[in-house]
Amino acid sequence: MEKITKEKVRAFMPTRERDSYKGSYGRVLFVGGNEHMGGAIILAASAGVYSGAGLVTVATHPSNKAALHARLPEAMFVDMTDSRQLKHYVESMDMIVLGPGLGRDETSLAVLQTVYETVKSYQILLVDGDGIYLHVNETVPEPDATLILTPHLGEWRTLTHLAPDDQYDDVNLGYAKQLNAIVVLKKARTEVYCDDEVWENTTGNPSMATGGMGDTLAGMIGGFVPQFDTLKEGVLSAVYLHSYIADDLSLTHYVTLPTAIIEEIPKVMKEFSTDKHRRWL
Ligand SMILES: NC(=O)C1=CN([C@@H]2O[C@H](COP(=O)(O)OP(=O)(O)OC[C@H]3O[C@@H](n4cnc5c(N)ncnc54)[C@H](OP(=O)(O)O)[C@@H]3O)[C@@H](O)[C@H]2O)[C@@H](O)CC1
Ligand SMILES: Nc1ncnc2c1ncn2[C@@H]1O[C@H](COP(=O)(O)OP(=O)(O)O)[C@@H](O)[C@H]1O
Ligand SMILES: [Mg+2]
Repeated sequence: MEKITKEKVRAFMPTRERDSYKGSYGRVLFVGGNEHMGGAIILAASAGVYSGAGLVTVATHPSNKAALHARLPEAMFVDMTDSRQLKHYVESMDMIVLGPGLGRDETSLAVLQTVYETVKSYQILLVDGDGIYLHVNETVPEPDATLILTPHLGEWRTLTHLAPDDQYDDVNLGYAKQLNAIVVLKKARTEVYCDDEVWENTTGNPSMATGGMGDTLAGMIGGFVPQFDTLKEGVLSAVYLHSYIADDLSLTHYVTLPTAIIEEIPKVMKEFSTDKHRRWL
């Protein structure tokens, strides 16, 4: 099992070119947030923007539009229940993050099916939260995109029917391949199953055990992957820094709020970047 370490993330962190623009850093669509759980997709999209994604659009229930723009004016809005509009936006994206706060009813399923039917092989699709529930429990088409799944232990059990004691690395890796997905298995020491490799995080603490923490990780992965040299380096770095920030906050905070972690992302990415003293003359 490889360890995700500070040195490795330092080496993964990209250095921005002076002649770059927002299109250089990814077009990302966040899809989720029914009328009861708009917070989940706002957290995910906020984490994506604060991670440096070039252009972020949020496809969510219209009731969340005002809250989204109040919290995150950098993001654009589209009505996720308008399948024609949703399809149009999915087609223009580098990466789609689907599932935080999506819900599990027929409207949620229709949204997931539209995304699954539309994504192409050159795109990356991350499925989290209720998206995982629907992926397992409903009849859905096989999405053509590169698939990343980010289950917590309960969702992993739903995906694999594996009891916690049977979740050995090699068994988990076998299921990841069966699912044709990169798997981020969220736990006290999160594991990443990718390219026939198993990686274990070296950061994280129980102050993170609060709602919205996984939505935030999904957003960081969505923001990192289009910027990093490889998909794997983006996923590993997001997993590491999400918990690295929480570790730092937990020195003075009993619980680390997802919104507090999001605020720290740009500063910590700079700390891990080699261009931290460069002056853009
Ligand atoms: N602000 C918002 O809008 C928020 C919105 N959210 C959205 O809510 C949606 C549902 O996601 P969810 O994980 O909250 O509930 P769910 O998938 O029904 O759990 C399924 C089962 O798994 C179990 N289980 C969970 N963790 C486990 C663990 N580590 N280890 C072991 N078991 C574990 C758990 O067990 P139990 O708690 O019953 O012991 C339960 O039985 C999703 O779309 C998400 O984005 C949330 O992000 C919160 C903030
Ligand atoms: N005790 C813990 N130690 C380290 N990380 C934790 C701990 N408890 C929860 N986490 C992290 O918090 C996140 C929880 O994800 P998830 O359950 O999907 O949250 P939500 O769906 O509420 O946003 C994961 O990234 C997990 O690794
Ligand atoms: Mg979750």
